Amino acid sequence: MDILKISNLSKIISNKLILDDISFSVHEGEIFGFLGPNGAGKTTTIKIITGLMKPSSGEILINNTNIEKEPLKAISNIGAIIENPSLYKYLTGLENLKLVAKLRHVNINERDYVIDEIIPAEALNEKVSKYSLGMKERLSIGCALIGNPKILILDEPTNGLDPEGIIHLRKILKKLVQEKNMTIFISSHQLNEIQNICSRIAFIKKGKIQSVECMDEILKSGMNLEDKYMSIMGGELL
Ligand SMILES: Nc1ncnc2c1ncn2[C@@H]1O[C@H](COP(=O)(O)OP(=O)(O)OP(=O)(O)O)[C@@H](O)[C@H]1O
Repeated sequence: MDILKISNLSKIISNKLILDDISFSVHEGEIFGFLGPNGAGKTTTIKIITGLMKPSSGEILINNTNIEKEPLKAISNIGAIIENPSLYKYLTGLENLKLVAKLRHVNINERDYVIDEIIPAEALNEKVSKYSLGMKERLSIGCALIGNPKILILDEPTNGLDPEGIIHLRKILKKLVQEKNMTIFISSHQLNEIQNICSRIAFIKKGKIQSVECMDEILKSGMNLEDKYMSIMGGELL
């Protein structure tokens, strides 16, 4: 089933065509990569999918709900972290989670975050100002998951993370997919990260989708993601 369906999406900002007739679908329960160089249009696409920006034309269906016709219903399926995680530094991790839960009118069970290894128990009661970048990312994921969204959208989640942070993030994301049938949409310009975690990948360049590929098929053809990227993007570096 397509949990996210983007059809003929275009966006013009200040007379400039930023997204040019984009179409692709994300299947339920997959980790989908969105790969492209700086300025390709990844964040703009994500802002439109999450309702932060309106499209100039095109249609977006989230869990079969049209985002323009029923925005609240459509967006309730999404948990997202866009650009930098926005957290209250002088509150604890748990206080941040509780605040988001209150805003979304849901109850949370703080143990769930510990059990799912998203946030260690000892960090829950520590102030966010003391958190490492990796721990802030984990808390942001915890906040994004409040209300049990069907899709988790992450914009460049590994930016600035150390290797330990990257490994832990990868483990959490795989667990969410395997155990909770979550769908994850992850934008990145880090080939390794995408190759290690994603089952399908859309390649975007200058606001246009160049291709959507299965990671298995790429590997079966004897290529790695870097080879495929160079062949699709015409050697444009990330
Ligand atoms: N509000 C805006 N006004 C003018 N131009 C914009 C605006 N937002 C984005 N752009 C332009 O749209 C293009 C796509 O930007 P976008 O941030 O979506 O790319 P990206 O693929 O996410 O890049 P990065 O990896 O650097 O974040 C860029 O050329 C950017 O300068």
